[in-house]
Amino acid sequence: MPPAPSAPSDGELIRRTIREVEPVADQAVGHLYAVLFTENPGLRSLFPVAMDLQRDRLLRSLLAACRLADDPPALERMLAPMGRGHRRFGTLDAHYPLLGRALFAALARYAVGTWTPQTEAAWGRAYAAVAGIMIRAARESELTGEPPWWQAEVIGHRMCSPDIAVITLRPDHPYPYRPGQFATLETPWWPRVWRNYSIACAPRADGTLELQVKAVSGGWVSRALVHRARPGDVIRLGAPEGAMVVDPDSEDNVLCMAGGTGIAPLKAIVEDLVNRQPRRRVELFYGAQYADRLYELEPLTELASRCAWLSLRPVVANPPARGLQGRLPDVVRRYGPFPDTDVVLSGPPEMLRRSRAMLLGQGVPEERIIHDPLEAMGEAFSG
Ligand SMILES: NC(=O)C1=CN([C@@H]2O[C@H](COP(=O)(O)OP(=O)(O)OC[C@H]3O[C@@H](n4cnc5c(N)ncnc54)[C@H](O)[C@@H]3O)[C@@H](O)[C@H]2O)C=CC1
Repeated sequence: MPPAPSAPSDGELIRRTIREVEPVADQAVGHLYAVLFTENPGLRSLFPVAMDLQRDRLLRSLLAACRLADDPPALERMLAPMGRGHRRFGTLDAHYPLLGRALFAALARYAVGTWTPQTEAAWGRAYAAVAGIMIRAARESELTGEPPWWQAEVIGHRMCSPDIAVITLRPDHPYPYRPGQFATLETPWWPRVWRNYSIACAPRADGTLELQVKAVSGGWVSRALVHRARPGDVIRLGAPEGAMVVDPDSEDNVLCMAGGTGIAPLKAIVEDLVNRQPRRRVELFYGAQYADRLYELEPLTELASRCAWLSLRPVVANPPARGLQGRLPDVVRRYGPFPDTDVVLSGPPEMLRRSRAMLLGQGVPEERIIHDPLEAMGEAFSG
């Protein structure tokens, strides 16, 4: 007798629901919020006035988390920082069951083809794991005395191109980040609208932070930061997030690929390495569409002239080029292969995707390539 087919795992059941709900995600998330706010009107004030982007993000994060139901360590890595970061929203433990009920109502309505009692039970276990990790991480952060958010005063604002500003902030408490991480940020002009910005400097003795912000069209927060923020303004920061950090004790080579304002976290990483005097070679490819957009070229060139272990290669996509010409992944490919090398990627999502594919094709092991999650990109990093 052929063996009885084994029951699908929780992860498989959940992925089936996700496949069904993804094409109608807009309606599903609309229903989720309708249920949430109808049953709990008091929760509406925790969300931005304009919900367009928020709607998309919440469902995307929930689906991404539940998709990892079969991989508890990955779930923990993804959610613990989010749980800690959610303290800035005023999220309480009691909110999780309310959101869970609204999520299940939306899935039951928009995933009718796969929403069986077994599937619902699998989602129940996954959601309990998600909520459990986030609640625990928030409690642990609270126990360490970490504030739920930081107030940070703008103490410097400098335009370095018509649409890019370098902004210096002074947080009211020490801000405990690692080079390569990003800050979540809310401006006074768009309450409860949070965006991610990579921190563009290694930790400084005076505790100040640097951000590099490009005003993108339709980007409420980025446009306010570039064209409206002035010294004296106060913004809020959530806990630092992101796992794009290099092992400070490794002696392996590092390849850094930065596209446009993606130079920000790589500048922080390189500055930190300068402070540590590494016994490793660092190659930094710094790309932009046009030569005059390489706004960090001068200070980085000066740094490279002082550090024999650092080589800097500017790459410009359109002529006239200063240095190498072409798109970053195409140019860097010519320098491969990259044995025993850790790779850090930062820039537009399409650059990250293509660079990843190029590096994997060159035999760089997947676990050596780090970048911020693509889901955290786009609007979240530039809007
Ligand atoms: N942690 C991170 O990964 C960070 C990411 N960013 C993101 O970086 C981007 C920066 O935007 P801009 O300054 O306007 O950069 P950009 O669009 O001018 O591109 C800069 C570089 O990326 C390469 N590139 C662009 N599109 C490409 C494609 N389709 N294929 C291959 N290479 C491509 C270009 O050759 C150029 O070297 C934003 O999307 C922002 O969200 C910004 C800061 C941090």
